Amino acid sequence: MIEIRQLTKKYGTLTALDSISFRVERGTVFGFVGQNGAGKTTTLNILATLLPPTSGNAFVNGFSVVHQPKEVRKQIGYMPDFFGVYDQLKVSEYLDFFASCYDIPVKERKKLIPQLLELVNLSDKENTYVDLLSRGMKQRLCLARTLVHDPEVLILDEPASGLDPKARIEMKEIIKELKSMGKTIIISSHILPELAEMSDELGIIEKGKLIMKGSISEIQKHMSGEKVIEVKVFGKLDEAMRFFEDDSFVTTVVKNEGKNQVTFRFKGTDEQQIQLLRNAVLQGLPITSFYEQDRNLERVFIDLMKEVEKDEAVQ
Ligand SMILES: Nc1ncnc2c1ncn2[C@@H]1O[C@H](COP(=O)(O)OP(=O)(O)OP(=O)(O)O)[C@@H](O)[C@H]1O
Repeated sequence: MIEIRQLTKKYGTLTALDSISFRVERGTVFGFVGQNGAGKTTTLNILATLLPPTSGNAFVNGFSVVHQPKEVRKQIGYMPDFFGVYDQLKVSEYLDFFASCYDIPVKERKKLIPQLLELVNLSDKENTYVDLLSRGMKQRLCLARTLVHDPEVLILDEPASGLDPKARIEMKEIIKELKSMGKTIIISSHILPELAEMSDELGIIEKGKLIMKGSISEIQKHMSGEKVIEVKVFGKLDEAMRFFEDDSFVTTVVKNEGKNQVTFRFKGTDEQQIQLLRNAVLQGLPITSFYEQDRNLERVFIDLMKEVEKDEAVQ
């Protein structure tokens, strides 16, 4: 479990983190989203005990990063947003080196390393020099390195950055597997939809402030007071259009003749939505489908940033 309490970090006159607080419950994947320079790496570095906070505190499984950094380090696996240079080391030697840093006995390492390589799909690369791996492979190796001491909490800083779509999918699959192993994971990215797919909960940081936290659907709901609903009808398109236009919770009705579809915005509750569909059917409209569009998450994120900017302009 991770708990961040009123964490503030100043670099000279710049406030990189401004009293942020949040919790990540045991066994959950927490996506930490923000634009470049928002304060993600600063937060994760403090959690990883690599950087002292200016004020506030953070706890990993109850241990304070300020007062018990050694204990914290035993609990965490940290994957930084850059991969160091390791000339002249083969993949298995690289993992062996890190395992030795954690005092894992040689005999155990011999069992552990093939297991880790299998987990990150690098079994066939054990004798390859690290520098010859592709970027995606290096990222996966770096992830394997964070797991050598079997930490319960993983801190992953942009693990999918710079990867092509296939390598991103591979990374996502590994993270899913780590979650199924019961790990608590905090993972950062500046790409909201990508994180949304793997996270149970999201925290959005902007200019050092946590501006929102919640499940993906909570964030979407907060952002849009209205839903977009698409209805397909088997003929009677104009009648359908008039019917929906007459509903007081419906706005902006658009018809698409080619698709036999009517699309509109709906401001009502779930119950009112059920009633609307019931009435449409009772009216005799030949409805073949009635569904709520998924709100594009990238759009949600951009709208959220605009809201923050508007608030700042008012202040
Ligand atoms: N060592 C440092 N000295 C001075 N300023 C710093 C330092 N490290 C970070 N900053 C500043 O603090 C702010 C937050 O940076 P941080 O690296 O935490 O953001 P980030 O969200 O991780 O961004 P990115 O996605 O680009 O990695 C930025 O304005 C950055 O320029």
